[in-house]
Amino acid sequence: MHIPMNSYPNNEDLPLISAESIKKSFGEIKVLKDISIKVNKGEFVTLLGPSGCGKTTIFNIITGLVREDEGKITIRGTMGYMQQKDLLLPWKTIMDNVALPLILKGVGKSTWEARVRKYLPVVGLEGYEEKYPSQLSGGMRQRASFLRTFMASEDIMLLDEAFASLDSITKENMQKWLLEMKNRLNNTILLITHDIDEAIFLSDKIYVLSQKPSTIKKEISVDFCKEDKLERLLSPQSLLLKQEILGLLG
Ligand SMILES: Nc1ncnc2c1ncn2[C@@H]1O[C@H](COP(=O)(O)OP(=O)(O)OP(=O)(O)O)[C@@H](O)[C@H]1O
Repeated sequence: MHIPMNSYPNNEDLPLISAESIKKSFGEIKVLKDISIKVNKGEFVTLLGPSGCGKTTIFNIITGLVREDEGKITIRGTMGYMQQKDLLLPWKTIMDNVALPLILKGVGKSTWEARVRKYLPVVGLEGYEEKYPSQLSGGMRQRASFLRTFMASEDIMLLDEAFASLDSITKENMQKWLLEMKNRLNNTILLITHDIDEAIFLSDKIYVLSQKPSTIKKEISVDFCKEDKLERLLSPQSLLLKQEILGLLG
């Protein structure tokens, strides 16, 4: 049962995403055995698991692209979904690419142009509005793609391996940038990754998934260095947590 609710309930304490006991098979292949997750308003939550364990399937179920076999999903708010590839349209300018969700919603040109112009400097792309994706670096394209996802929905962003295709220096810069964006935009993020360091650095909460048919092996609240996540990079607690997660995944 999939219940999207496009307005906030009176009770602000209710999670924006709630998935309870989700099961999913594709033919004979049992992918999700028993998945329950909660994402609260303003949280940065990560789904961490081995390749092929069903992380993207969970996203597809949350967004309604794929139907669960059993379980219950409740969504409070609207969602934007950013996939691993930036999926920018090569024949459209950055302005038109970013504005696409607004254009598709039927928003008038002067309104969407003003909205995109307001946020382009926030993602460091001011002055690039008339450029084409091929004229931008990988990191810049990811930022354009991130902004397009944000234009689709300011409430909840689903990021599927958003930085996996980037080199390690660009990736680290983008991770820091993402934290800054989240603080500025004050939204809610659910991220898929199989990068343990990325999960520890960014998350308020990590769900560690098993191999398929997957279950939640552990829900971990990352409580240290919450106010300044950059400090986490150097914290000995990160190392301990990494060891714990490696043990869970091993
Ligand atoms: N539409 C589909 N039809 C059949 N099988 C599917 C379908 N979608 C996913 N699968 C299978 O479900 C399993 C989980 O796939 P999924 O992409 O959700 O995993 P993942 O954890 O996101 O993987 P990765 O980390 O490699 O991206 C795989 O075995 C995949 O082949």
